[in-house]
Amino acid sequence: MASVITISIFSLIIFFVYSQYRALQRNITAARASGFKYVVSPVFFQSIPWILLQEALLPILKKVPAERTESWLPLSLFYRIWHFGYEPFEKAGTDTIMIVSPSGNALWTCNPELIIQTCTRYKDFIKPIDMLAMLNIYGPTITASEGEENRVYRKVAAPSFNETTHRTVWTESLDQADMMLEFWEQNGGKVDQLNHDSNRFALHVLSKVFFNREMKWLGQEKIPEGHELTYNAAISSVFKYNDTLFMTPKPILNNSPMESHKKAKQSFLEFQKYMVEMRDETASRLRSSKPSDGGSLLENFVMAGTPDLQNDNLIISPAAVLGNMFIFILAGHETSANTMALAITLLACNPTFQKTLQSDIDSIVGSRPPSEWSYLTDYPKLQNGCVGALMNETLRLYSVLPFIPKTNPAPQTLTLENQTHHLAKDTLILINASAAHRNRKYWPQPPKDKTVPGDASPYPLSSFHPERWLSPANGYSTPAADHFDPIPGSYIPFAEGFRSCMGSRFARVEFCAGIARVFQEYSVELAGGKSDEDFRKAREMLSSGMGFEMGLKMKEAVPLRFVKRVK
Ligand code: HEM
Repeated sequence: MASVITISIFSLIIFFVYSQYRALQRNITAARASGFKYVVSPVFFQSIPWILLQEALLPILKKVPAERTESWLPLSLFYRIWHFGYEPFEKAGTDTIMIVSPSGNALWTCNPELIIQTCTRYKDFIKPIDMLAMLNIYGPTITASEGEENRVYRKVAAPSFNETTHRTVWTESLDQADMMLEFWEQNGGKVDQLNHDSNRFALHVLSKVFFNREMKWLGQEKIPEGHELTYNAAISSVFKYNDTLFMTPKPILNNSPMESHKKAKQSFLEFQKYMVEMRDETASRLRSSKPSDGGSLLENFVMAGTPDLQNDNLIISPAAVLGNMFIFILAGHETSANTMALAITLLACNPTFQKTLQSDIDSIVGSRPPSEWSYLTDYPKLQNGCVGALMNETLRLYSVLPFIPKTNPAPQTLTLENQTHHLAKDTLILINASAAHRNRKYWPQPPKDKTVPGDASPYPLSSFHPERWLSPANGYSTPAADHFDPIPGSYIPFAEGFRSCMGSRFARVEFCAGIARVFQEYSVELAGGKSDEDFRKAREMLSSGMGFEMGLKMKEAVPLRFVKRVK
């Protein structure tokens, strides 16, 4: 009996090894046929066991001689793509490289020509939606859908991103910035967790703009009848526990005795109740009155998902109303919040640019109160000035989504420098935004001996140069060589083409209003002090201390102090 078991196990192992070997040979043949440079790797970027185990295995892998791992490991570490920046491409001597493994081929690129082709040929290159299905916790979503279904969601949402909406983003961001400043004042200007506050700021703006819900920073919100949490608490905690909600199968979450699971389940159900109430109230209002100008996001999704309110061209399932309400808040808050927190922390580390930014804000809005600021005239000036330059440079250095995945359901060709490359079907294409934003052909990097203390790969602090975005055409007297207009595909913070970000203008308006209001009144500095050691620590937290979850963020916030400006 024992020998039968041994033989069976042995045969299974032989079969597994043989099938892996055959798969690897097939994948090597496909990589060769593509004409791209390729390297062989034991692991596949997208493999779930590898994603789960890689951080634990890393100390062991670091002991293996570098020449055995350096060609494939940096582009196989899910959580560290941003940290390696352009380095793996520089070492490989090419901007496009295929990583071949038995489980599949991953084509990594930071080449602008290929980025544009893979983002604009929407029928040829699609999102690998299996990877994203976990986001559909409340129902189908724009993010985890493809083809006709995705186009319908985009058509439903697009009219809501109009100038009326952006004007509301402007006024609400100014109001929320004022409330945030008042909140900070209560603590003498000391802010230990800027990312928590920027998250709150962004959630509040979205709630007003999408759901017409006013959110306050101070004072007690009452728990409405039939609820266990306030709206504020429900929305905040559903995002606090979103990883648990995405990863844990429903039956486990429903029956688990673990405290974190219970809290995640409670916030999931509470936010669902609030969304259902908002959906139903909106549907009954729309039965007797017309939607607002262009329709708010909520109105447009409710009309498309409610049988008696639908128009023939735009029909979605009732579940997709809730799914999309949730995903728009998810897509629109952490991205904006992390960008704002990083930009402010960069200003604390760069006092000279902070002063330039403040003078620029003064020259645009002077000492006018925010009620007199104009979306039509002030916003474009802020966007074309130092505030817009700060956002562009922050997004260049900290691509919130460091890689953008695509795949090709059928064999495809790609053209690079007039050469045709053949891509086998189902190749995983990974657009490396972090590397594209540091591609030395378009973005000169400082030599390593010129980097500032504490800064580590990919050297965001040493390469921080927001002035590059200021144009003489907008009245800025930066040397002509400094002004930069990136070539298409080399700067992709909001992606490109058909699946690009729907909220890029929303995010820009929100950032300009929020930053301008804060720095009209306050300066920011490191709470620890101004010694070389304080700056070194902060730079370390902004480089090696960065982490990646749903997006790029600081693992630990740099403690800051906001000090009232003396003008
Ligand atoms: C600084 C802030 C933001 C950044 C850096 C950003 C970046 C991006 C990127 C890179 C994508 C493409 C993702 C991919 O293809 O995998 C994306 C998609 C998306 N973004 Fe944003 N985003 C920001 C703010 C917003 C805001 C404020 C909203 C909504 C109000 C929003 C709504 C969306 C939606 C709905 C999609 C999915 C589109 C689709 O899949 O068809 N984003 N964003």
